[in-house]
Amino acid sequence: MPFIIAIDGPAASGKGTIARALADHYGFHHLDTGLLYRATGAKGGDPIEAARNLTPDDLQRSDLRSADAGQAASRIAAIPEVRAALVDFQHRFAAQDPGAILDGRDIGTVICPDAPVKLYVVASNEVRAQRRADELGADPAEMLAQLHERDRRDRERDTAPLRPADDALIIDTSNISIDEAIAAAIAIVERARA
Ligand SMILES: Nc1ncnc2c1ncn2[C@@H]1O[C@H](COP(=O)(O)OP(=O)(O)OP(=O)(O)O)[C@@H](O)[C@H]1O
Ligand SMILES: Nc1ccn([C@@H]2O[C@H](COP(=O)(O)O)[C@@H](O)[C@H]2O)c(=O)n1
Repeated sequence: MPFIIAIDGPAASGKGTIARALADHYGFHHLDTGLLYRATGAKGGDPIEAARNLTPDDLQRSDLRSADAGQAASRIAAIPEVRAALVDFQHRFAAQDPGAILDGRDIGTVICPDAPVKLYVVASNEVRAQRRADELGADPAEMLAQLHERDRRDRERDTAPLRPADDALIIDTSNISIDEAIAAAIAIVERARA
């Protein structure tokens, strides 16, 4: 039975960084589920059809990490049929041995509610905006406004809103280094595997 680690949290909180490091550490498969929504939004046309016809090639587009792609993703992610079309892919990914790590917004609450490890990664709005500005070479104030808008949409939608699962453990990365955040996550996984 594969060991599943579910990681959720708002944009630029550091969940992908932790997920990739855990995947390296444990030799597990890793899926950044945000890419599914970014690729669906980037395809254009009817988002429901785009989600139903998503291919591995769509996930390779070079423009998916842009701020615009993030905004478009959060709009189409509120459509229940889009989310439903992406569920099977995520379940099949999570079923891989020896284990899988999925990061996103609804992994611990909807996609893998029985995962033995659920992390919810947060950081202050200002820290997240600065990180995204550094990453994209953009204005921190503009990034802050975009993060606010995206968080609001993700938290307030009716289907699979962003929230911690009741049994998720919180990691606040606002004032800790990447290495410290990874060490905190590994300590949690070790306790769960013991
Ligand atoms: N603890 C930390 N300290 C400093 N910088 C960090 C920390 N964690 C992550 N970062 C940096 O912040 C940026 C965003 O991190 P990351 O991509 O992991 O966030 P995310 O939550 O996966 O975002 P998204 O949901 O938008 O994909 C990256 O440039 C990363 O290197
Ligand atoms: N499980 C998920 C993952 C992502 N989303 C939506 O996609 C947007 C982009 O995600 P990133 O992680 O790449 O920033 C995000 O704002 C969500 O709207 C989702 O709904 N569920």
